[in-house]
Amino acid sequence: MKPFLHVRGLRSGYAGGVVLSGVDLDAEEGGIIAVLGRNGVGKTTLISTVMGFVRPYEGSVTLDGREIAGARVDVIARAGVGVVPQGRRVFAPLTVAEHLAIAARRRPARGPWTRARILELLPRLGERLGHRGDELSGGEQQMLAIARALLGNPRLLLLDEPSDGLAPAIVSQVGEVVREVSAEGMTVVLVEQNLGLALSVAEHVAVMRKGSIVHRATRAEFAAAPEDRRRLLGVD
Ligand SMILES: Nc1ncnc2c1ncn2[C@@H]1O[C@H](COP(=O)(O)OP(=O)(O)OP(=O)(O)O)[C@@H](O)[C@H]1O
Repeated sequence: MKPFLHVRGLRSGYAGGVVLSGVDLDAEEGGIIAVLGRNGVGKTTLISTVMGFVRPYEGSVTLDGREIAGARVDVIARAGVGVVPQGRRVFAPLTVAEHLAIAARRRPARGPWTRARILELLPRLGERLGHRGDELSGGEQQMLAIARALLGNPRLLLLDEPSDGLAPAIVSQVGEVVREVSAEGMTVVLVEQNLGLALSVAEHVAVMRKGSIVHRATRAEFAAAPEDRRRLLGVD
C-alpha cells in the first residue's frame, strides 16, 4: 500500500532552472517526517512545489492516492494540504481575529479544527485577538500562522522552519502543537534547521542535499549517528 503522501521523481525550479532534481519522499498517515538540510538545498522549494506555488517540471505527488502534482494551489488546498510558510506571512495591519476570519472564510472545511478548538490549543492567541499582526511577538505570529493553516483542516500540514528566530521556550511550544495535531491524525512534513525540534517531534527524518533526498533514517537512528549528522548537516 502506498503511504499517505507519496512523492516520486519531483523536479522543479524557477524560470527553467532546476532546484529539485528528483525528490522521493513518503509520509505515513498521521506521521511526522522532518526534512533537514543546509541552507539553499531546496527545502522551501519542495514545500512550495507540493503546495502548488511552484509548478513541477516532472514527477508525481499523491495524497491518499490522488495525484496533485501540477494542480492549482486552491485545488491542492481543497485536496487537504495546508502550509505554514517560512517567515509566517502575517499581515501587519490586520488583527488576530481578522486573520482567523479570513482564513475561515477562504477555506471552510469540516474537521476537528474549529476556531474554538484552535484557541484552546493556542490560548495565547485568544488573549491577543484584538492585536494587530505587527504588535505580536515572533512566537505569537508563528502560532497565528499555524492557526490559520489549521482552520482549513488539512490532512497534510507542511511547516517551513517554524522555529526560525524563536526563543527556545517558544520552539518547544511549537513542538507540542505539532505533536498534538499529529496525534489527531494529521500528517506533518516539517522542514527545519533546528535539529533539536526536528528530533523531538518527528519519527522519521529525510536529509536533502542539492535538490534531492540523500539520506533517510528513523529519529532513533539519526539521533544515534553523530557522524551522519556532521557529514550531512554540519552539526553535532
Ligand atoms: N523565487 C525564487 N526564484 C529563483 N530562485 C529561487 C527562488 N526561491 C529559491 N530560489 C533558489 O532555489 C535554491 C533553493 O532555495 P530554497 O529556498 O528552496 O532552499 P532551502 O533549503 O529552503 O534554504 P533555506 O534554508 O535558506 O530556506 C536556492 O539556490 C535559491 O536561491
